[in-house]
Amino acid sequence: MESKGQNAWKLADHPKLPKGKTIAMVVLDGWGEARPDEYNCIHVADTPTMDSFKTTAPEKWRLIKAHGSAVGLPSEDDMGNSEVGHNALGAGRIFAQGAKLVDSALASGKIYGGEGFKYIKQSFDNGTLHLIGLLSDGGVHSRLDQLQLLLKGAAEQGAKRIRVHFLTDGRDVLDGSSVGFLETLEKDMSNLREKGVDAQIASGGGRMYVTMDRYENDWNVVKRGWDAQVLGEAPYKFRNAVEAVKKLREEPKANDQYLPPFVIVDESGNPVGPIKDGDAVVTFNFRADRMTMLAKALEYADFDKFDRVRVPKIYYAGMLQYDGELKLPSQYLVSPPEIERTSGEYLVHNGVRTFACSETVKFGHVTFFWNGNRSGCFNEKMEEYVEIPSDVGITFNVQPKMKALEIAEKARDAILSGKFDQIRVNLPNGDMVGHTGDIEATVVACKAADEAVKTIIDAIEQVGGIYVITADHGNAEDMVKRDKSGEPQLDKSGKLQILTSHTLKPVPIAIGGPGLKAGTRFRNDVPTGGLANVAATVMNLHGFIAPDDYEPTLIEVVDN
Ligand SMILES: O=C(O)[C@H](O)COP(=O)(O)O
Ligand SMILES: [Mn+2]
Ligand SMILES: [Mn+2]
Repeated sequence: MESKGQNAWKLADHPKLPKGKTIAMVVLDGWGEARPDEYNCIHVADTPTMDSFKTTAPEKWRLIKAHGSAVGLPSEDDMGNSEVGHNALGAGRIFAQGAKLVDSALASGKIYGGEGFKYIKQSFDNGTLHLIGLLSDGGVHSRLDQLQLLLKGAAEQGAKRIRVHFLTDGRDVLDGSSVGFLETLEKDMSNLREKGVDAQIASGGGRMYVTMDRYENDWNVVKRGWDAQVLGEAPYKFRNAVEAVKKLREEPKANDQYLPPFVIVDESGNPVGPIKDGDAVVTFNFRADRMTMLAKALEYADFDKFDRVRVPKIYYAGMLQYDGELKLPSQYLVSPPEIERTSGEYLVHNGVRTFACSETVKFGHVTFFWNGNRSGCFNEKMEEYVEIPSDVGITFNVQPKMKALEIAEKARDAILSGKFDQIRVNLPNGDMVGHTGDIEATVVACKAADEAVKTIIDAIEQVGGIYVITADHGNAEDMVKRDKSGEPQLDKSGKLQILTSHTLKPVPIAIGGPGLKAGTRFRNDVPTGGLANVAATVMNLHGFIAPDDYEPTLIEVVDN
């Protein structure tokens, strides 16, 4: 717990709303509002509970912004994502997020003067600089233009030998776009070579199969990456990265997200870029969740999640520090947003007992991201965080119901137990199944999430509580790429272009339940409200006024 005087944490009483109500705070992951057509899986699915909020109590239902500047992203063309969405929901304020901070550090050149860069620079005379991360312009975990600037900058700063280990995306961007990104990267590498830098692509693989697991769901994913990137070992070997990706994509059902690991080899068949003693490594993703596991493998002396075989003595830095509590990694190129005084921390100091739950693949969203990229509880006596193990080694279109029922049952039991004031869950279905691009499965996923919401609000009904149902960004409500007029776009061969990514759409928020004081409704003077306005709203429903610097509450209480 931070050493701030207890008084500084004290929240003022809300003049009209009582304390002590049990509040269910439900985040439907990847659930936006879009036009109702056949590619809107939420519309197609049977979702009577979510529909009823909008139709039966329109004064307690509205849309809020979940993308672009509303969540601290560089531009209005940036779709929302779980990290920035849950950060905003939990922190109640809008912080300039990783993408933006890296942009300015690169633009000003400050990145090269920082401690992190000085640290990796120690390898430049005799070692190799390795850059590992997601090759994408999705702007969710990383951005290609930032990698390009970093490559150029590192060479100017004296890096003589550079190796890039890339992960193909197809999840935040269209499937197949990896080839174009790689061609751009290859061109940059060849420009560097012309300038006398020994620059090469060294290994690759699909993000969901290689390296970018999260919340320790499946360490095999990270191991596959380690073998290719550090040891230089992989089931596939190629002389050229573009050729590698093109070839591997020819396999039936192959896609960017799940490409197998491969290494690039020289004319003698030796890998061109294993990581060795004295080298430097930068993981160039700015987003934390899917880099933390690799960061642990690269940084921790004591590590038992898989056999690393060889542990090179390296200078390792993250693009950002990924975990503020664990201080992981200890070296980083850009300081992360300082997301402090989150609503979770305030509420714990004001006697609100909290239960948070999701399944593994989203567990950190309602804990780590919610609490400002900080792992662990603020106060173990006041909080309980429950993780339901996710299925491992499958794509979630195979199991579209995921653990929605189990999450809802845990939430229900926590609500009925009377032991908690806030029960917070994330229902992953719309998002995780939406990312597979499987429309039929996503429809099933949306129905399952709706049923879970029903279970939770039924329990709230029983205890006389309040519910707040919202989402972190869009996904399942639009499964196709559209042209400017909003019509589905076809590719060159006339095929529908499936959208696996999030969207720019707003998300719904609904409040209700028997504990909601009569006259409570959404204000109409915060029309541009976004996810960051939710924290103050929830604090009100717990009977408190939010701190002055929080984004304004969305609700008011009118006398009937
Ligand atoms: O990491 C992922 O799965 C996607 O890139 C973004 O999805 P999320 O922001 O919903 O986690
Ligand atoms: Mn999400
Ligand atoms: Mn997602």
